[in-house]
Amino acid sequence: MSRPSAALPTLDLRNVPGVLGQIVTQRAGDYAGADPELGPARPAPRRFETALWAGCQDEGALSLIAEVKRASPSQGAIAPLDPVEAARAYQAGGAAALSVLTEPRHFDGHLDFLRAVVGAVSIPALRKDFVVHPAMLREAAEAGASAALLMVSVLGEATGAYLETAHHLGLDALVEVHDERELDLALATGARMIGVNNRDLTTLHIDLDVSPRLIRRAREAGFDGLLVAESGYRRPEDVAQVRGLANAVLVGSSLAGSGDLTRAARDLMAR
Ligand SMILES: O=C(O)c1ccccc1NCC(=O)[C@H](O)[C@H](O)COP(=O)(O)O
Repeated sequence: MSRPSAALPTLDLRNVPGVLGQIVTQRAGDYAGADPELGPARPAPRRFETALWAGCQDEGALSLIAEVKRASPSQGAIAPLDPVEAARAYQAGGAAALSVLTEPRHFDGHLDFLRAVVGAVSIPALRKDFVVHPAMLREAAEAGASAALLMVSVLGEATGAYLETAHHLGLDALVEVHDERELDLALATGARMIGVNNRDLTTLHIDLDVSPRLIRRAREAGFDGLLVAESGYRRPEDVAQVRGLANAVLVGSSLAGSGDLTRAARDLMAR
């Protein structure tokens, strides 16, 4: 069944503060004239979600989502990674899934990186971008992504509608939160995967206590889906803080800037 995306609420991005506000305003401009039509429903193989569950079945085990990240607002240039080489190296290092940044201005990403990576490795990939238009989800599906990131700090009350859209397109969705209010909103959408970002995307400050706190709250609320701890993981001791709590960790900068992605992925996840 074709689903007209006209049903999606218009986003009001004027209240999104700081660097994040700047990024999403630019992204909204990039997609202002894009075709919002979604086309027919696509099958949902749920490869991303399945791969993450498979990697965390043993006591204390965590799946790794390794990020292809060449630059960021907090680090500037990280490394001039070849996306395909990076993806292969992460797969060899035991990553269960990949996150591929496709935002061009601040992260030096590109949609072509996602296409190339999907064709080169067998593990599933997530489109990591600042989704503010349904065409971004359609593009992700067409590029072969298995999942997309949806940020509650950006989509607010429209998160549930974007989640439905992602599922219509056959994509899994990682619904990202950073505080209690956003978590409660994410829980109300029926999300199957929730990511807790330790990085405050307004100030760029990282606090590794955020993920354990919100993950506990999600479990106490009865959430039985997949929980991902995101950002700021540099050492095995950092990762240890979410063992037995989270199902997966999403790691970018420390791996991407390491010079040996396979080894860095293995070392970080060692216990
Ligand atoms: O990474 C940034 O500086 C950043 C700034 C503004 C918005 C988003 C940003 N990062 C997105 C992410 O959430 C991270 O790429 C991801 O969680 C990995 O984080 P890290 O391991 O700390 O690179």
